[in-house]
Amino acid sequence: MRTILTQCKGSCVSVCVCEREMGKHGAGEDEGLPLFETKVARGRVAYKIFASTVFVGICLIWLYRVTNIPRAEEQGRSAWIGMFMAELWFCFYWIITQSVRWNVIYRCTFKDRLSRRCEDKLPGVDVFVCTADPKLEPPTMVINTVLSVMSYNYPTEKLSIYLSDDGGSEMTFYALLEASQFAKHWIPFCKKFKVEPRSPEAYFAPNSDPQDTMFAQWLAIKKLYEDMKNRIEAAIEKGSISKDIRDQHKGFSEWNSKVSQKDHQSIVQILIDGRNQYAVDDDGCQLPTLVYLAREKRPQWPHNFKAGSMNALIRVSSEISNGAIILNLDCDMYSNNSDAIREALCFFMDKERGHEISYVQHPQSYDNVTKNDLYSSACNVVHKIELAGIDGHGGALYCGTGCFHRRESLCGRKYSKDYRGDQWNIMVTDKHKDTTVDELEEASKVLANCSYEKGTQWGKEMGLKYGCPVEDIITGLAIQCRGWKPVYYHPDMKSFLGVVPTTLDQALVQHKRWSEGLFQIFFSKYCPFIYGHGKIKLGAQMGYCLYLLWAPTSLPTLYYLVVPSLCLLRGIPLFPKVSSLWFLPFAYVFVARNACSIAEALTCGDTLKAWWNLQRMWVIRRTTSYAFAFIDTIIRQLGFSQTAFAITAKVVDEDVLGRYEQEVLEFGSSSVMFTIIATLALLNLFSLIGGIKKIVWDVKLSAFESLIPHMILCWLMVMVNVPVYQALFFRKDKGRMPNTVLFKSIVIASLACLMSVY
Ligand SMILES: O=c1ccn([C@@H]2O[C@H](COP(=O)(O)OP(=O)(O)O[C@H]3O[C@H](CO)[C@@H](O)[C@H](O)[C@H]3O)[C@@H](O)[C@H]2O)c(=O)[nH]1
Ligand SMILES: [Mn+2]
Repeated sequence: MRTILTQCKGSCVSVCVCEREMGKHGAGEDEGLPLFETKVARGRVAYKIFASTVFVGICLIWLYRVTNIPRAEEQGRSAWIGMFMAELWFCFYWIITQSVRWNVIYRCTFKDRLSRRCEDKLPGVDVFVCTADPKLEPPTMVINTVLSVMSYNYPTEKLSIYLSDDGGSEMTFYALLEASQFAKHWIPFCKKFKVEPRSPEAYFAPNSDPQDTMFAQWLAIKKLYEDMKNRIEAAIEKGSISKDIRDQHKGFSEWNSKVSQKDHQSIVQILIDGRNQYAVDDDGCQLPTLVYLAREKRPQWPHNFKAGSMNALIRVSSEISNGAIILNLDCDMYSNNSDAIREALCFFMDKERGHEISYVQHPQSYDNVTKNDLYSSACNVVHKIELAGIDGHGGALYCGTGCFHRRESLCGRKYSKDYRGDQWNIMVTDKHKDTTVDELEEASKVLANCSYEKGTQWGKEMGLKYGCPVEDIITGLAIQCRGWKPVYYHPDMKSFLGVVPTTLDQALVQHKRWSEGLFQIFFSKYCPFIYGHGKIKLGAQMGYCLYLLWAPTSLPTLYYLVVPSLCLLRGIPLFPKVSSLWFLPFAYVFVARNACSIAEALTCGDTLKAWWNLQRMWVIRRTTSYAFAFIDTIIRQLGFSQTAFAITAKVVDEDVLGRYEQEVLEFGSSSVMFTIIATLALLNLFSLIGGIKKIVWDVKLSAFESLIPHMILCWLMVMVNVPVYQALFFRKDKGRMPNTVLFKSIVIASLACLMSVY
């Protein structure tokens, strides 16, 4: 019996009574009922009709371009051909965006059924938290994530938490040691009062207040937390760990004078041993296992960034707890729902389909997004429509964090028809009954050594793949191509919350890394159309390409933003006259596309202003991050450069944060990206002014009419760029555009304009 696809009117949480429930079983008897359901989104037929009309519009635009191409001796022939190429690309890309809107599905889970049916069979779960730099990712933030997962509503003897510290930092280790102590009070407190969220920092956020019944305990725990935080921050401030603290734990002896971030031996410290019957919390309940890992780093060995650390985690955890399910989190992604493990298990443990499922990906949600989402990082439409749409084709993406994996599929196992995957109870803990913690640590260190992977399939067929800054996407694709079914799960109650970049520069650098990594995949043997051919559905292949092709989309965008403006100055029309019938398809496609995207944004919970901000970010990203990513990928393709991973900072100073909260764009430094942004903004402003001047001076109506579309385009760009002009000319704060950028952009934009006129 397959899980029924129910056409469901309400939102996903409303439990649909499915036919089987009423048929075979009486009330209370739910043995045969599925643990999860899949529902098709509403309104898809109407959408398909709408999309077809847009497609007709696009075809008419092409027809216009082909039939009205200027003759060889006429002016503007090459500009015209360029427009045609850009429009061809946009249409191709638009078709790809349709694939993810064709078959949007939603999933819902029944965790009560799971608890009733499977409580005694629950598998071991290993949670991996990755951190890489104690400066960009403060240890207090990291341990908040750790504490939030330690206090999951899940049997603690089956729960193990691993922190991988690529920064190899004593401070992070110290913070984790403090967390292991604090957990003894925190976990019982959370469970007793059903606290949510279970990251102390988020729970004690400035505007939170406790219920009366728990006030005393609340205050006491809050004080404990703050004392701990102060101790950690004091140690960081001081830059060293005092002898008193060092004496508290043998682990500190690993940090001698030779240890540095890029050069040190493997460090494995089991801070809480879940097998130890004395490792209990204030209520006498067993604590979950807690392990600190800093894999070996040597300058001469490539460490493969996050993928490398994940693979070390997979091996080390297999030695210590070997949970059948792995939850993988970035250090800023705290758990926002203490039942998240149970919800994810509803997929893995479903009788009918659970055995085919490889991973359950949650959307990356954030808790520091501003109201109107200044840098468009919330991606609500992507989360609620696009990713759910790819899932509809069976191709849910693995996004690197907030993802539950089946250990076997992550480690490279192929899916086969007779695989049942229900041996949840086999755990290594039994195997290691008599091993001491020291022995276990020594055995694990070997697995985290640089040389361990030499000559093995790690990074190729096993674990996460190496050689790409978006290791996650490639890895997910490979898992699907091995026959497994992934799931994308987007519950109303967000399971994880992370941190988005709070400056424009960081936001753009992040997008550059992504778009570059994604474009590399397109060029590699993993191109979904080739690698996935015959293994995953065409819709899923196209869905992948929606993201893989971010980078090349920069070229036509740049063209569309520059050439029509310059042609306006020169007086060369590239669009039909507004009075001509040919203008209709242009107008229709433009209006329909934007109306649809506004409607999508609003239904997904964005504000109108957020949509407008997205349009700006869309222009900015495509003309900077994606353009650079495109160039770098081509250079890389020619073999000139190496993969890099620029870690996103999770902290900024007060001043910058203040501006972020007021939704003011942050420039402040002189980067090439800012020069491009400013130049394009000015170019369009100059062209608009030039265009208006033309109309006022030579009142030739016919010429004027055919230039109106250019003026509209320029005007839209000018409107989108209002905050950029403010940053260039009017702002006085530190986040304004630096004068060097102002100067450079004025010179370049003026030169471009002059050259086009003469
Ligand atoms: O050498 C490294 C570099 C990074 N990380 C960790 O990887 C995570 C993601 O790095 P971050 O700088 O926060 O990048 P984001 O752009 O926020 O990451 C997104 O994009 C990455 C791929 O580019 C995915 O791996 C992430 O899961 C996804 O959240 C963080 O926890 C880092 O600590 C490491 O462990 N080792
Ligand atoms: Mn991040």
